[in-house]
Amino acid sequence: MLREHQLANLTGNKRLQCPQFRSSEPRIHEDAPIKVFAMVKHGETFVSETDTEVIPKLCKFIFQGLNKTEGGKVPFSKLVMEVLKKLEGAYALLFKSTHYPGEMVACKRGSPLILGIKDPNSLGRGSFSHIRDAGDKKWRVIVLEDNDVLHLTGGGYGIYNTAQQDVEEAVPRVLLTLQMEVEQIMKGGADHFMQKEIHEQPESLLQTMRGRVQFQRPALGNPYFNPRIKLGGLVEVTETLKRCRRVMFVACGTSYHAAMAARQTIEEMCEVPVVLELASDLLDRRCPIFRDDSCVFLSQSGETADTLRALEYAKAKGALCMGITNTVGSSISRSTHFGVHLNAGYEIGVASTKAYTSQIIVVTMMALQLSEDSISKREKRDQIIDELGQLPGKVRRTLMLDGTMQELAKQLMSQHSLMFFARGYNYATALEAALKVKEVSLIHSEGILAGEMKHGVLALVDENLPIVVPETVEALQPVINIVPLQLLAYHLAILKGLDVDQPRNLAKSVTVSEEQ
Ligand SMILES: O=P(O)(O)OC[C@H]1O[C@](O)(CO)[C@@H](O)[C@@H]1O
Repeated sequence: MLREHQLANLTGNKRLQCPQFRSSEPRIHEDAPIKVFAMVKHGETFVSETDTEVIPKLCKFIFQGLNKTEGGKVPFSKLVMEVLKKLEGAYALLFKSTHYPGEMVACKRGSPLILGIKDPNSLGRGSFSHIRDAGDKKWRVIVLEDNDVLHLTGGGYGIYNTAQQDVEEAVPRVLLTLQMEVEQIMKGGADHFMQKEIHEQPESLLQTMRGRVQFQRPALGNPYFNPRIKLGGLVEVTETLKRCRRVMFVACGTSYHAAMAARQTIEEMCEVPVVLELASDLLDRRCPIFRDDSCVFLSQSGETADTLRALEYAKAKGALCMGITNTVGSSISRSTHFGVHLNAGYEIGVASTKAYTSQIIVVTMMALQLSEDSISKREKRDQIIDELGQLPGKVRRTLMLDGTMQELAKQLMSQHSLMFFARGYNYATALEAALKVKEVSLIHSEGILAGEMKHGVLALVDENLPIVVPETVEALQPVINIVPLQLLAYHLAILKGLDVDQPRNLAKSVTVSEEQ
């Protein structure tokens, strides 16, 4: 498995091109209202309010027109290419038609689309001869690039790209092997993915650190310098990162909280200014970014639309862009200049749990690696690294609070509102706990910076308001403190009979964003 990435090189192909500030939904070009009008005039009726419905209608319209001018049935892929000329915005689309039995066409721009191949030897048409096999396992995928049009027919496939000069010439795409085992995507003994993933954290944290942390302190007087932390993806950019004007973390939701939880460690260990940006807000403000900024894009999925768009924005401003994702081959890992994978294993529950704790650990390791040659930070660095070795065991012991949190959930389940107070490193814990409760148990909850309590929030506090206060200590406390609160959110949802793995109105990968 690829641990660190310079994913622009991973595929050997050009980087994903993401035009800035495009809309998230497919839109029809300026001249389209005439076409829509024409379609309505020709008897088409629209039954939904989504602009996506225009696409099949447009397809039919163009199909009839082309067949007339070409005097026969136009190939399915050519038809789709004509439709795509009329679309703008981000999309991933699959086309099926009774006019083309046994065929399917897929295309994408901006949104992710992956072709899964069960047995590559059973296929082989068009571009297949160009595909390089990346391994000898059975789970294989091709990550489609922007403007790709995939045509599946007769048990084979061809990939074309509408941005190419010759759109009829197949384009080469790399066949990647996914390190995915069937048991990894099953629930195992757990009732829900969220439950499984919370309980997996001792192991996922270990996987995140595996091969990257030297847990033993080097012997005193050891003349050889052995770094105790090594994130391969950072090695070549360490000096640039140390000299940057500021480190800017960009993320959404839980990933944003992970950056917040580890921010103080970067500030303390590296003495570099750190700013946190919610991706959507950064874009709304057209936040100033400079060439000597280092921007770190955190995303479990690596596909969150706002984070991706913020990445393209930062790249256009000339900043050095790093990705931290849990998904090898994701859009963010392929589009960043360098990065680190979480290696936390597949996270399927929509509410992120194990990816959160692994994200905190990766950013903490980044701080430790960047401060490697600082003598004044050595003692503190060694203490944190020693503590990293203890962490999986401590999280395992914390998970034994499961029953206690279930009891607490019974007491809290009929509340209308919960507040989580914390400060310092654990402010992120309070925000993340409140987000988990909101996401899965649909109870209003807020994370409050304890230092701000007297400046307004206290007005809401009376003897009936439940308040949860996690213990505060040092750099790795957020990893331990969030665990019982994840359990609390889980049990609240279960007691209320809610779907924890697919909460209302949420998706695991938010690949669309609000219109600007
Ligand atoms: O870390 P990612 O994949 O960018 O996702 C960001 C947020 O989107 C969600 O997946 C859904 O809102 C949250 O669980 C997560 O906090």
